[in-house]
Amino acid sequence: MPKKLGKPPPPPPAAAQEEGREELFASCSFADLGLHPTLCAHLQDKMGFQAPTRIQAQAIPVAMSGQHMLVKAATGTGKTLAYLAPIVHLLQMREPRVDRTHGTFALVLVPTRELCLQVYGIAQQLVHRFHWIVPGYVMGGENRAKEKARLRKGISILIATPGRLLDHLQHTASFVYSNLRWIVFDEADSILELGFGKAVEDILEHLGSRNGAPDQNKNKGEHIRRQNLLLSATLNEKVNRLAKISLKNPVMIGLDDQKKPSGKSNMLGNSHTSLLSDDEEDGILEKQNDVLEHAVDDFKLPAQLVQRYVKVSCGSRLAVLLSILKSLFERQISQKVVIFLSTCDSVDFHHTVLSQLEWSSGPQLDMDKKQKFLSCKVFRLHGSMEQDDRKKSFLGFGSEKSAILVSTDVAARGLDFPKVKYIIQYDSPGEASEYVHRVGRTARIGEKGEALLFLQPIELDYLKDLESHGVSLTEYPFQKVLDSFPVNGQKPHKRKIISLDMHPWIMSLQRSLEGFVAAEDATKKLARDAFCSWVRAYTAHRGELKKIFMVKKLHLGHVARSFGLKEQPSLVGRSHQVQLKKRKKEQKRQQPAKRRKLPSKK
Ligand SMILES: Nc1ncnc2c1ncn2[C@@H]1O[C@H](COP(=O)(O)OP(=O)(O)OP(=O)(O)O)[C@@H](O)[C@H]1O
Repeated sequence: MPKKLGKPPPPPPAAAQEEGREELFASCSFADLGLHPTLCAHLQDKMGFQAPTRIQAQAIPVAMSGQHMLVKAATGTGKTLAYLAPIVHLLQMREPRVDRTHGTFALVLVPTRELCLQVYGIAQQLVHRFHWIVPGYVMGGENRAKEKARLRKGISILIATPGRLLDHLQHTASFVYSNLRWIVFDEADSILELGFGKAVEDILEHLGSRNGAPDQNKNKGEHIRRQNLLLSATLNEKVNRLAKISLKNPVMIGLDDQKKPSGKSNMLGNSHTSLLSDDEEDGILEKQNDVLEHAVDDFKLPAQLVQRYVKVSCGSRLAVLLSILKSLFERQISQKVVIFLSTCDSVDFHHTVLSQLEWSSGPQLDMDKKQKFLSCKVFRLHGSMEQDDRKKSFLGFGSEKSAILVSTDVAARGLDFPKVKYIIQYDSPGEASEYVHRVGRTARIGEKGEALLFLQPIELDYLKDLESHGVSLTEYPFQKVLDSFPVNGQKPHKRKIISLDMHPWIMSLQRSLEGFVAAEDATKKLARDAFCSWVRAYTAHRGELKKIFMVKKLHLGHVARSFGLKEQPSLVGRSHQVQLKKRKKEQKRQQPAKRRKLPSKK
């Protein structure tokens, strides 16, 4: 499974990590939270979870009490278990016993297919000792007929992406959800940002879980208490509307203290909270209907995460990326690195370069000594890949000890790849919340991690934007890395500081790149498509960020260089537009009618 199966207990933490771990874990046990002993034993013995994290200690009792809940907690703090464990606990004790013919009791909505598979993997582990509870998933890209058959048999805990779920609600008559008790929105803000807002409203309408909507079960004389849970590391004003239409008097966990109403202890009259220390209780607020009055946009990042930026002129970006990767893998052979890019075409191009570029580090004429520039495995992930390839990449990167994943933001949310030590944001993320989620793929559950953001000199104001959200970065000492590389087979003695673009190592690497791209028509095409899509994505920055990432400040010739292209960018751009129009016309002719309009892919 994609998830870390049977993850052993973490090794004894180093002194530096000790403090962070103390902050992360609660002082109580899973049993103290009221979870069933069999479930507690499974968590400890099979999954290696010795104690709940603080966020779990706060959320699990609230989820078990039947109240609606809104949770904001840093990436990698165990939010998945915070909602799945209480659901499994309550389902295993249900009388009469849960049966497949009862249909779906819990629905978990997630923004991406990979997260869907991941959450399904964890649900499978949690129900291991309760075989009568059946988890399952439905998501875009999968075979609808097979999904219908699985829904007909009955799925107790259903994990779903919104578009496909709505499809089944509308077209699968045998899908039983009259017993639905929980709706969970994992990565709630992302679900809305990806354009699923309308689908979510329709889903709530179908399920009768919208505030003010008629309760379908009333007519049948049953009373099922519906409980909705919203979770993310970043909540913003977009979630406000979803919270307002789906949550009634929610308990808020992890929202900032200034919004705490006075007389907290009176409001938290529930006995479950008495298990928590004062600190743990501090993160819990209970509110009436004014769910999120203001955008909650200061972000908590894992304390042990090292965050840096590297200032690189546009034309040398790719050569610098390759140099940093080489240096990382030379320092430590076993590394896992995720690189975030802005578009699918750009992922395809960079995946080809990183996995295929060969070069000779000796004198230029020494061509027969060519070797791979990077020797590790390189995976790619984006929303335009075939579903099978997407799954293979996701599972493949997850199980490798040493590898690079080149991805769009499709990997930014919720994915829990084990042992990722380094996140490189080669293209800027835009919204600060996306920065937070991308870097959150490392430094999970108290482990160490580093993040590096590439910025051009004209983009440095982005650092101020991040700072305004409480995120600060220091500069990466790239010159040191550069000076450690040999030039023409010679280790450098002492070099004068010269501009990056004129550095012999960078110049020689750039020549190799341009040669590599020019050698094959297919690679040239990849580079051109990537260039065009990159420029389009650059123009798509929103709001205040438009003033930082200004396409008219870019030197397109230098942008082309960063894709290993020597051609004039304007020519490349025009021919690409013509090709794109042709391709769209061709596609229209081939596919008659689309079933439904889905949100755009990442
Ligand atoms: N109590 C625990 N003890 C040890 N490890 C845990 C515990 N709870 C969860 N984990 C592990 O911590 C990692 C992060 O958990 P999870 O993916 O749920 O985090 P998250 O808060 O949802 O992160 P994100 O915001 O990125 O989605 C996972 O590998 C999970 O197995």
